[in-house]
Amino acid sequence: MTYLCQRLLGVVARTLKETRVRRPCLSTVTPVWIRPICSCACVDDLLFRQLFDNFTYTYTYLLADNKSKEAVIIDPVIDLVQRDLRIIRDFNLELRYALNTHVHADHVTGSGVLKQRIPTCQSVISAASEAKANVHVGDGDILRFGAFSLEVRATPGHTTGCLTFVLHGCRLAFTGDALLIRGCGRTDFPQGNAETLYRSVHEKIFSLPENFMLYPGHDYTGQTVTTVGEEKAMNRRLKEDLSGFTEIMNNLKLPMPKEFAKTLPVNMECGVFDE
Ligand SMILES: N[C@@H](CCC(=O)N[C@@H](CSS)C(=O)NCC(=O)O)C(=O)O
Repeated sequence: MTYLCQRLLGVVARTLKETRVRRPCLSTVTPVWIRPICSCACVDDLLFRQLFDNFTYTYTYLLADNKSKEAVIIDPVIDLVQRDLRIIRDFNLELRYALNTHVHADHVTGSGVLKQRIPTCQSVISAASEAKANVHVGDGDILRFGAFSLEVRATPGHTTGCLTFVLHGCRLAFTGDALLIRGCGRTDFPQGNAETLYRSVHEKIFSLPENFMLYPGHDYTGQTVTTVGEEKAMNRRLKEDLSGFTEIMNNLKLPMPKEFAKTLPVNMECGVFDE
């Protein structure tokens, strides 16, 4: 009986092995990195704009469903709200949410003013940030605009309430200051913690498929976008082990942002908080 079972298992194992060898491997036929950005129906329906503030080197992102016209904006800057309103009007969009990846220390969020100008818009921030907003979110929450859903991932370390927003169907993620292109947010602010940031990036961002496009909160070097695979291979800070990373982060010696003392308290009120 035992002999028969062993023979049977051997046949099953050989069959499985042959099946695996014969079946064409998708990644050898079409390498993932040259496939189009979005293989789902959403690519035609997504309106996506990356907008830049050349004073604070901040990126703002506008995402909308072209069919329903529902939109969200990520990390608007108060000084550039007129620009954002013009684009929203040009495309006839209905702004649902003004999302903040965190309480910023270098510029004032535009989410409070946008909310005043557009009655359908609600300001959003992490509950962990303890800042005021209409909607408080946390890890695993979903924010919808039209047919699209953004997954909220908690990525603390630069600040306690840092969030990354993931648009799974389109393989896009908006990392705020948790992950910058070939860098990451500094961890020397009062709420900063290098070990927490290291774990956030490895567990919540590097766990995404390698072909996900990552859009950061800032770039100081003229770059616009990266991928999970690229950052895993080329981010000199985050390729280190935890102690190497902590050593680098504790010795960055960056000057404090010029507007630090002014912006933090204003951003705790969501720019201009008005229920
Ligand atoms: N020079 C700028 C501030 C630059 C800075 O500190 N950037 C932050 C994100 S905005 S709080 C950061 O985390 N940088 C990390 C890095 O490695 O550069 C100013 O004066 O405003």
